[in-house]
Amino acid sequence: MMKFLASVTGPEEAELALEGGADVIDLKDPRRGALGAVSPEVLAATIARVAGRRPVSAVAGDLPIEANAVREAVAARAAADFVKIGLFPASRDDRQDVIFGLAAQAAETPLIAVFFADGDPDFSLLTDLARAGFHGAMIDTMGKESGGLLKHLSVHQLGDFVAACRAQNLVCGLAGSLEAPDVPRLGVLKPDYLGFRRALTTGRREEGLSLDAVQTIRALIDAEASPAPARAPAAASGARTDRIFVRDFTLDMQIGAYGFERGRTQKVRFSVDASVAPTSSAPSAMADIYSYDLIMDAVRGLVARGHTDLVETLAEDLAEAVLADRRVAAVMVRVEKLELGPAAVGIEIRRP
Ligand SMILES: O=C[C@H](O)COP(=O)(O)O
Repeated sequence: MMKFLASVTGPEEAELALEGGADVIDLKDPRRGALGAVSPEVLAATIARVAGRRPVSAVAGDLPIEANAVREAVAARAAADFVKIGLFPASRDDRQDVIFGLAAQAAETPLIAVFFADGDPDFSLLTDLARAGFHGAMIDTMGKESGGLLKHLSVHQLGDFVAACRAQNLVCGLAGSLEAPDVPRLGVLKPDYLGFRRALTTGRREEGLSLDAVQTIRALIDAEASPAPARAPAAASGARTDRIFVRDFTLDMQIGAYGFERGRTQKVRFSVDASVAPTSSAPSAMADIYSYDLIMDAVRGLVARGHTDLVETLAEDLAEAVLADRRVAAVMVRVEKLELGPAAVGIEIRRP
């Protein structure tokens, strides 16, 4: 079940995060950078305050990729349930030195390696992390003003990261200026946890935690975790449904059964109309709705998988992806190739 990691600055914020329902209390000083560390004293005071109610993680700091420095910072925070270390931009060799230099400590203290989506992430290091005995890996962002995680990596790429972590038996987390609408989009990937700071504050990430904001994220994560309801009845049965649509979403992609269509891309236009049973009569928050972002992510995921011969295959796969969400009762999918002579050629299907 996907968990909620809340980054806090000390005991008072930890208490607020607990009240709001966070699953992991993650200690961090946002004024000191993406992985700014709190002092061992603040760590001890927070562990005492949390008193075992939830695991407490601590970041090692925005450190140079240098094994001794990172080892020392980890040793000073060994009282935490997890210690997060950053794989900041550096050569592959230097990053491996740090990873294998922590192997002895990894046997004592569960370690989480943090890749940065905007900091030359090298996911081939996941195998090294597993060999060195790391507990898990997560992705975050370094430049907090340069957009959130999904600005740097697509849902499809993040899905590959989650799958690669699973293959190495590493716990995996996603973070990076995440906002409420990101939760359902990333929830589809079923990471072990999502991490937040800025979305939990009253404004910038350096500002204080807001209980309301923590509870909003809690509700969204709960909505992802709650067991899928039986599929909503199709519109034809007379039940009330809303239509969530994506119209004329045009992407370049590799498609076509002819030889001349291979090794190149052409424009394909997608339109999707999903009949959705409303979960609330007065929707006012992300947790109340089915987002059109999920449809667009499904389209992007199909485009990213490479060459597809037939529009029929694309349409079926897209319908299946949209219907995978049990809130969707029925779906219409139209796929049109735009560069084959007439304005458009393609297919329209309705499922079920
Ligand atoms: O570990 C999670 C981070 O603290 C995320 O912080 P952010 O949401 O401000 O990027």
